[in-house]
Amino acid sequence: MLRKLIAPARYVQGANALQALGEEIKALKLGTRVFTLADRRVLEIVQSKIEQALQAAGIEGSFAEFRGECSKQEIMRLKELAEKEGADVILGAGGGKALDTAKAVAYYAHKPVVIVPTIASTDAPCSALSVIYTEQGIFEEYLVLPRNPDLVLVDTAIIARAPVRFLVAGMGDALATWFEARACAESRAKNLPGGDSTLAALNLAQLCYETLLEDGYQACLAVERQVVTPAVERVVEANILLSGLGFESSGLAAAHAVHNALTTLEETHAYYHGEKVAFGTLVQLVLEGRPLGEIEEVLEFAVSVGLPVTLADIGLGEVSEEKLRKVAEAAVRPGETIHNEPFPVTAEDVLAAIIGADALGKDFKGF
Ligand SMILES: NC(=O)c1ccc[n+]([C@@H]2O[C@H](COP(=O)([O-])OP(=O)(O)OC[C@H]3O[C@@H](n4cnc5c(N)ncnc54)[C@H](O)[C@@H]3O)[C@@H](O)[C@H]2O)c1
Ligand SMILES: [Zn+2]
Repeated sequence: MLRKLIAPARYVQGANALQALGEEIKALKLGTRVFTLADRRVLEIVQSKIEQALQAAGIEGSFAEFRGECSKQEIMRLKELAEKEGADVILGAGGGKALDTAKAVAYYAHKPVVIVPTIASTDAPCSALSVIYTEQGIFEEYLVLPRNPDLVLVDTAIIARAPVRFLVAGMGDALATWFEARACAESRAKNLPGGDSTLAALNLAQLCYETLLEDGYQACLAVERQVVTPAVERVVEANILLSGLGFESSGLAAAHAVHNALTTLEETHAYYHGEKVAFGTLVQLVLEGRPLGEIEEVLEFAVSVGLPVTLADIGLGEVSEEKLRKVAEAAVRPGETIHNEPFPVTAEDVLAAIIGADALGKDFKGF
């Protein structure tokens, strides 16, 4: 099989990086009329900063409010607005849903896309993928895009002022990356562009995990005080760049399949993507029969930053075995990434691993 690696064309990160937005767009010759989409809360944070940065580079800017769901209707509504404005660059600012919407709008409008994450809550910013939902918020499909974003620009001063729970959720999404990459490498499963992984992607995935262990706790303390330290810079890079390249160019496995299955239970909806992925990671390690020492390292990290390690931590303290069995069945649906594990996986195996992971989490927390 051919080895393949995909990545954004340019990645820029740092405190007040937004000031360099216009220059970076100019350097890449992306265009001169930028259409920004973001929800109301995010517009309040970034609109004037974007206006100033574009103006300084002689680029025109227009803005539209994103209504909160990455649905086909919302994508088409914003695409029409962008075309009416005569935009030649699409910019998305915010969390995973706004960024996925901007990528899809740019794809349908045949324009380049600039991604400005204002929280480091997922590894969505760098990928050539949009996760599409219905207007009601139910998962619909993965829209696989032909190219990664043209520019990902991450202002860590903005990210450090957002609630710390977003950064922690991003660490949950990033926690899975190395373990899923390792499973895919062992089974020679295809990565997202349909190739074998590379030394580069596998090592970035491993570095992602090591960075979380080294800097995660310190980064949380800093972001609770809304400051950017070197640990914050490294964790933001791990959550956004290392995890993004790692998952896309090495592949997903059980952790994300368990996450997807958990979303079928209403009780988990109040928890962020990365929080459910963190518990899915523990389930994957139990499913793979990993040594206790390795699992305890993950538990210790997760508990130190406040990531879920038990079913109760993701709203499922009182869940029946029947419901868990449904989750296990959903996790092994055909096409799910759990089949990238290097051994066949049944619903029975997943159910046992969920119960086993919950028991380890409870034991570790001392109840
Ligand atoms: N495309 C991919 O590769 C990929 C990868 C992982 C996850 N995802 C998708 O990402 C989505 C989840 O993203 P999410 O967890 O970021 O949630 P989200 O995008 O739904 O919500 C983010 C929330 O944070 C708020 N927010 C943003 N910036 C803020 C700031 N600076 N201060 C305060 N609040 C701020 C927004 O207003 C919004 O309410 C899911 O749809 C998931 O499918 C996609
Ligand atoms: Zn994820």
